[in-house]
Amino acid sequence: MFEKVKEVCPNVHEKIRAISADLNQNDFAISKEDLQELLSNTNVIFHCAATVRFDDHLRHAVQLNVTATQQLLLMASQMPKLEAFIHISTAYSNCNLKHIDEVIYPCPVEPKKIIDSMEWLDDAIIDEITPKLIGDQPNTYTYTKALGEVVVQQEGGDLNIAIVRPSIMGATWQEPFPGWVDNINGPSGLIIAAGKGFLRSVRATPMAVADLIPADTVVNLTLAVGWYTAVHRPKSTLVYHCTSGNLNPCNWGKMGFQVLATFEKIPFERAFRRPNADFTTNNISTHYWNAVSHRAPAIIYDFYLRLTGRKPRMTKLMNRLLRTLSMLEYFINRSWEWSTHNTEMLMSELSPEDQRVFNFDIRQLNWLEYIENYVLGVKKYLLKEDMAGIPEAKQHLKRLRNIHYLFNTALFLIVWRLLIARSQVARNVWFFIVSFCYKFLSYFRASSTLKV
Ligand SMILES: CCCCCCCCCCCCCCCCCCCCCC(=O)SCCNC(=O)CCNC(=O)[C@H](O)C(C)(C)COP(=O)(O)OP(=O)(O)OC[C@H]1O[C@@H](n2cnc3c(N)ncnc32)[C@H](O)[C@@H]1OP(=O)(O)O
Ligand SMILES: NC(=O)C1=CN([C@@H]2O[C@H](COP(=O)(O)OP(=O)(O)OC[C@H]3O[C@@H](n4cnc5c(N)ncnc54)[C@H](OP(=O)(O)O)[C@@H]3O)[C@@H](O)[C@H]2O)C=CC1
Repeated sequence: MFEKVKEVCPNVHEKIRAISADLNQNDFAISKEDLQELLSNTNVIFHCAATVRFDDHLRHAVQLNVTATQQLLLMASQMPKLEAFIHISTAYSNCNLKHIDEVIYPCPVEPKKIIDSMEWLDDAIIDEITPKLIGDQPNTYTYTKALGEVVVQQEGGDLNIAIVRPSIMGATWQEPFPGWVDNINGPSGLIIAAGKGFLRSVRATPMAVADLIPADTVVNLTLAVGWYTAVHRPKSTLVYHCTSGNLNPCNWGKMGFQVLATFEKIPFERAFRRPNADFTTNNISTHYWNAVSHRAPAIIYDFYLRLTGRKPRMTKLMNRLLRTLSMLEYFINRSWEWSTHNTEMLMSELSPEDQRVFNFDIRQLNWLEYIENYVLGVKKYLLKEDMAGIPEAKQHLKRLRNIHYLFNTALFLIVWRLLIARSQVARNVWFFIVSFCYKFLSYFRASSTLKV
């Protein structure tokens, strides 16, 4: 990851100092010396830390995404050299709307009231009121990110602030090299599940926009926003959408197809089944395929593990995958329109050289190439698989295909045998097929004898 920067700047490590901080603690538990240094020397703050879990308890999500932002703003207000405060939010902070502008939308309940209530309400009551509080937001993550933006607006005081809203962050596009990824958020986890053969069907709308944005594009845009905010000091807080949908759209259907096509060339090692996933579009087919393609194979495999004296684990893993799918469904069955006027304005403000170095022009991205590199990156950097293992992985998939055919044939014969034993209609069909085949063969033999 850092090879390239080390080449360009060999003493890069001297320019960076990591300090310990915990957003759950007062003053973030930063040591006195570090705090002093931060207060007196900070020029730009990029506030990225957050909880990104969709299922986080509201109390924890409020603490990390709202209260901590409020405290950081307070700390920032004591920094005399601060030029810019860049807050990283998400393009989905207002996902209850269909068209989203580069503005901060008000929240139904004031963030201050939510922060206060978290101090005295107990967990059980918070659990009970969470669905009512989050309203038409899908989870505590997007809800608290929306509250965080309002806090930035209300408590920013005289600070020079900007908000960056990325959509679904994916592997890198160009820098430091294509396909780098280090967490299983967003599509990465599902790419692993599909490549290993666990994931067979996803409830998604193939034509819905897959608003992915490469991680390096987000970094470049964020740095450019830091520069613009510090140097041009806009009069109001500007919001920048870092999205792909309106400039270079790709849909889930195209993405899924390309992911599966890449597995043909670059399979993952030790797959459970051959990668072969599809989209379902309604409840009935989703339940059907979940039962047939997810739960049933897991139960059969666990039965096999038990028989061979090993600990069953597949059903647990499958339940986890289905839970993850249910949480992501909201985002893969809808499309949003994000306006990108500020982002486009920023691009035009950069010099041609800066546009090249801090490239965030998503129109130049080739999706098919990007997705192929993404899958490759997942294999290399997340699964830590060696490319030398590809021939063996392909052999393994061939073996799985043969087992699949064998299993299906055996299943068919068993079902058929049972049917014949119990039903007159099945017997009649069976005799009809057998006599038809017999007649066909006799005719074939007779005509070849005549020729001789
Ligand atoms: C034709 C079909 C083709 C098919 C092809 C298929 C591909 C194409 C289809 C693509 C569709 C894409 C849809 C994307 C939509 C995204 C929308 C985002 C929108 C918002 C974007 C944002 O604004 S931004 C926030 C992003 N926020 C997340 O996206 C977090 C979500 N997610 C969670 O909220 C939790 O994930 C949730 C779910 C609670 C489960 O939670 P969970 O507890 O069940 O599982 P976890 O994920 O926590 O972890 C599980 C185990 O993985 C271990 N692990 C973690 N990282 C690891 C690492 N780097 N290396 C090794 N291992 C790692 C961990 O250590 C656990 O292992 P262990 O149990 O042994 O400890
Ligand atoms: N991933 C995505 O698709 C998108 C992400 N975003 C936003 O980008 C930002 C980064 O997200 P992403 O990189 O995906 O998520 P990660 O979970 O990888 O990063 C979150 C960061 O927050 C830090 N953090 C979490 N809890 C604490 C804590 N209690 N105290 C101090 N630091 C903490 C983590 O530190 P450590 O590494 O030490 O744990 C980590 O560096 C977030 O603000 C998120 O909302 C926005 C849109 C899309």
